[in-house]
Amino acid sequence: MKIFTSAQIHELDKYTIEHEPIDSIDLMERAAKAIARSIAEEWSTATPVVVFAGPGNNGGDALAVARLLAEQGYGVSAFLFNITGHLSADCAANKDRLVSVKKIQQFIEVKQEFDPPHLDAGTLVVDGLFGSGLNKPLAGGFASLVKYINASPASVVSIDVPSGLMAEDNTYNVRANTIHADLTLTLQQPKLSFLFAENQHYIGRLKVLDIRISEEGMAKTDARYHIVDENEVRPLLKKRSDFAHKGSMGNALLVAGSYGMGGAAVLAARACLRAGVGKVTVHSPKCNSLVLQISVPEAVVQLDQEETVFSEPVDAEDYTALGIGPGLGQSETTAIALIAQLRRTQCPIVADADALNILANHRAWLQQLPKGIILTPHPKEFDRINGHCADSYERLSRACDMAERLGAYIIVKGHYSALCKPDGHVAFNPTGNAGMATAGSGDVLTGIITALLARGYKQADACTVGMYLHGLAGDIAARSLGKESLTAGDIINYLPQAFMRLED
Ligand SMILES: NC(=O)C1=CN([C@@H]2O[C@H](COP(=O)(O)OP(=O)(O)OC[C@H]3O[C@@H](n4cnc5c(N)ncnc54)[C@H](OP(=O)(O)O)[C@@H]3O)[C@@H](O)[C@H]2O)[C@@H](O)CC1
Ligand SMILES: Nc1ncnc2c1ncn2[C@@H]1O[C@H](COP(=O)(O)OP(=O)(O)O)[C@@H](O)[C@H]1O
Ligand SMILES: [K+]
Repeated sequence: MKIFTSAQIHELDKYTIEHEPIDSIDLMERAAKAIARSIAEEWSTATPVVVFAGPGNNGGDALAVARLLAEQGYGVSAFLFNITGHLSADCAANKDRLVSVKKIQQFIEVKQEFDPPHLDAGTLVVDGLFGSGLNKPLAGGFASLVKYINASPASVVSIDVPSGLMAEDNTYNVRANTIHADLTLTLQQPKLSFLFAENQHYIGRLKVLDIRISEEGMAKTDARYHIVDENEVRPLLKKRSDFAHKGSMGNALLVAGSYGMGGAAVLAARACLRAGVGKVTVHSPKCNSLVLQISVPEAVVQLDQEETVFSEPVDAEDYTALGIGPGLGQSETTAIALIAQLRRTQCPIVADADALNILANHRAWLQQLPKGIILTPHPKEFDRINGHCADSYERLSRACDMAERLGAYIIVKGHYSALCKPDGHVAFNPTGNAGMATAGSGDVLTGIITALLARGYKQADACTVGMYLHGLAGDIAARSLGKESLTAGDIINYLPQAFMRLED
């Protein structure tokens, strides 16, 4: 699913109005009907409803919803904030329509002074102050109103966007002046800012309402951001030929583990095998010899000359992919071996965990990374490499810049892991769950992506399929085991079911 920016949404509105064709007031009515329907599904007509409408089209939606709910028998009070004396045309039209409805309990157009209504726990607030047209942080009376609503025990439904939250960039926003919704009814598509962890408590539950924006318009519009779906992943999966043999299914090299972190190498190697690779070799310090041979008997174990750390680059000529970093440690010996390994390796590479921490400590080395390298930082690892980011939007922008500059594929991991490609596009992964917030989950992802690279998937496809499978395995695991007890090893154990679901 493409994620359009507010500016693009505005253009798509116009496209729909022109090409469907439909009057803009009727498109607004369509949105309002979908919103009123969703509200009626959850709140009975006995619920007192207080609607707050702003001066733009978000306010127009809200006034139309107020009318529709009043017509259905709800007790509705509506407040329209017209401070500047200017309403959008469709907001003004909906004001006129609302006023003509006899069933509305109270309608107040606020021009200056505002005496806020009492909001108790049984009240439903409909927040239609601002949506995708918000262009600066809320201040003054609007900020006070938002704080008043947030401090009340009322339930809050936000139309399109919780008022005060920008649809994309909130880096310089005043977060205290943002509505905390219990439910956000967003139109057509989630907004970019909804995918960021720090905005979850403003959005509450999210429902996306289809308002039938022109399919043709959306198909024609290039979106920088999109959310991956199963239909995109299925065709990317490589078929296994009947004549396959282990030599034709990829030869992966994992450089992983150090003293006390042999488990990371084990997890990456097991995940790599479960992701369908022909052969796996794990290069690890001598101390991990037994643990690897016992835990992953299918893998070839190649021991470093050192007892406790990775110290010598491996001749990677025969391998079809390299995964490097899980549990590697950050000793200076390892750092030097790592950069040597990255420089001399010709096959596709995924670098994770301590490989990234080492790069963060030697930022000049970033320029020497081979083009096409895949980096899989979690947010903290990314900030170590890049410098502190104020929020997820800034981090995403910086990751996109870095991907472009280095010609790298950067996966910033999280609930919606974001794959930033060198061409500036970003793919968000929708699978996965909070049960995966457990040590070793990232090592599993590294193993999976290494396997896919080794099998010949292009970098972008290996990342997309890898992220999707990893999260899907976690989701299937959580269904059987619950989220609390899920471990990284469980994600590996459920990879077969994830594959089978995609191959169905
Ligand atoms: N395809 C769709 O998705 C459809 C979307 N629809 C709906 O349209 C909504 C977008 O409507 P919109 O463009 O009119 O913007 P909206 O959010 O109402 O705000 C604009 C107004 O706010 C003002 N303003 C801005 N910031 C401010 C501030 N900090 N403090 C004070 N004022 C501020 C700004 O004034 P300005 O600064 O420009 O003078 C302007 O007056 C969208 O969210 C959805 O609900 C549906 O109706 C149909 C299909
Ligand atoms: N709440 C969540 N929802 C979805 N995926 C998650 C969640 N928490 C963690 N994950 C996934 O688990 C992995 C964790 O990776 P990472 O932070 O590197 O863990 P570790 O370093 O312990 O291996 C990432 O792929 C991430 O996307
Ligand atoms: K809103």
